Amino acid sequence: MSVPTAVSDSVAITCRNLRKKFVLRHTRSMKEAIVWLLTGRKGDLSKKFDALKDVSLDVEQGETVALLGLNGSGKSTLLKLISGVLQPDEGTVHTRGRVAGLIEVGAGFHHDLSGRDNVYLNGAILGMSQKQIDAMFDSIVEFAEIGEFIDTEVKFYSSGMYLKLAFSIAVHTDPEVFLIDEILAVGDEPFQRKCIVKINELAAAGKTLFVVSHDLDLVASVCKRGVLLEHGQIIMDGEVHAVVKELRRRSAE
Ligand SMILES: Nc1ncnc2c1ncn2[C@@H]1O[C@H](COP(=O)(O)OP(=O)(O)OP(=O)(O)O)[C@@H](O)[C@H]1O
Repeated sequence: MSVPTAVSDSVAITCRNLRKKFVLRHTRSMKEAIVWLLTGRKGDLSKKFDALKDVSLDVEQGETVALLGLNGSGKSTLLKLISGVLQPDEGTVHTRGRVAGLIEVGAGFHHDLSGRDNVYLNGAILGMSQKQIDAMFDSIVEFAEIGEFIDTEVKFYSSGMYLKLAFSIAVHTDPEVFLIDEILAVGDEPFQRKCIVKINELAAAGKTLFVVSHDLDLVASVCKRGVLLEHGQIIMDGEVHAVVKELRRRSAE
């Protein structure tokens, strides 16, 4: 059951009792299917599991949060619920201010359009006017290091080029809340360093950051708070170094 949400002015993200189910197995054996048909199609042929169960979390404006956990613990799912890419089966999510999500490389890009057209499309989706995008266009292209490829259809971009353009658009829209999932991994080292400088600038400017990464040293250097997920539940929430230590202890077991 979801608890009524009382969102204070200083809270950027509020998650209450989130549950997300996915299908574990779509089909059953022929025998099971026949029994299911003969018994009047009762029940569900597919088997479901909870990727997230009863997750509640408040993130204050200006907090920098690392979402940690082993593969499959539910980190990306939680980020997708916060960004609105996915809807929860139960529970509620509230965000305050403009949210920019760098969640899947290339998501939000229209593959048959050029980089230029995608800048305008994504800028508009993130709430910018054409005039605002015009004013920032050169700076977006420069930060992305895309150069003359800006007029190439993005379906011909490498995954690193996608990331560079998506990251550049997102930071230029000046979001209050910035969600970043693992994607920095596809950028080359110089660009990663540039992104980290930018992310630290955003944190220093009081933006809210919510970061998923398996690079524990990197997230511990960027974020102050750590949230540890295991099998879809929050098992620890505290100072990032303590949470990283706990994750490493569990990984070693
Ligand atoms: N669209 C989907 N359909 C079915 N199952 C899914 C879907 N998306 C995620 N899952 C499952 O939900 C669980 C949580 O996945 P999620 O991607 O959130 O984990 P994660 O912690 O981000 O993992 P990783 O560290 O490997 O990226 C996994 O078991 C995954 O297989």
